[in-house]
Amino acid sequence: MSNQVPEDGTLLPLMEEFYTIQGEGYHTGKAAYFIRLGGCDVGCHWCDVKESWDAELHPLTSADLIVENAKKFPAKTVVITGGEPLLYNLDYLTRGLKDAGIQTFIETSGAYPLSGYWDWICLSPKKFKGPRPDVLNAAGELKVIVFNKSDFQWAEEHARFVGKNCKLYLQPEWSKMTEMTPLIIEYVKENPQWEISLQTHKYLNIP
Ligand SMILES: C[S@@+](CC[C@H](N)C(=O)[O-])C[C@H]1O[C@@H](n2cnc3c(N)ncnc32)[C@H](O)[C@@H]1O
Ligand SMILES: Nc1nc2[nH]cc(C(=O)O)c2c(=O)[nH]1
Ligand code: SF4
Ligand SMILES: [Mg+2]
Repeated sequence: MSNQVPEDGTLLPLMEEFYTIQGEGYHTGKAAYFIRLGGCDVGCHWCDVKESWDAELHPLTSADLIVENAKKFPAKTVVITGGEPLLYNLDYLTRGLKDAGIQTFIETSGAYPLSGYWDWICLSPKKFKGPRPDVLNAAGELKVIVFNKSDFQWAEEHARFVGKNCKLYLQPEWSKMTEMTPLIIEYVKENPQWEISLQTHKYLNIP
């Protein structure tokens, strides 16, 4: 954790906030307010938001203000992402959002302990810093990024540790789309407990 970030979660390093359509996973297609927190040390070489990694570049922002901003939008749903949002104690922010009648969704690698009150947890585990058991247990969806063929086996190894009702997704790594998508299609046809997730916002040219 960046040393200036208070442990109580009342101030958080905010990279950006934007109102858009959830592009990936189970809630694809739904309007939501995105809150992107800075800071991540997982180090995915293909990460599509490397500008988020250095928490020091993102101003410490009042969680109360983030809640006030989220209240202005018609969709009463937020997606908290990053960076790696579980670097921080998210109890205070998510309590405030829920008290305001807003549903709380998170995008996480699961590399840090679970905090916060969640309506939906999207766990996208990474080889570079594996997921913790508390997050595997609580995940509503497991969304594995497929960068090469070995990721199918890796996905199965993690699917063993999620709950029975957890949704299973395979999402092509963006730069490997052409190569990996046909393999994902064949894999899902043979293993229909898995579904395909695409980063639809990148096709729609929206944030
Ligand atoms: C940028 S991450 C931030 C949240 C958290 N650190 C995580 O990795 O889940 C948001 C989502 O984008 C996915 N993602 C990042 N880079 C990607 C890429 N190049 N291709 C496909 N998905 C990507 C991640 O796996 C994750 O599901
Ligand atoms: N539209 C849209 N949907 C998303 N779902 C997860 C995202 C993320 O970066 O966490 C994301 C994003 O950056 N944009
Ligand atoms: S864990 Fe998420 S934010 Fe961190 S490097 Fe990987 S994809 Fe990027
Ligand atoms: Mg994104």
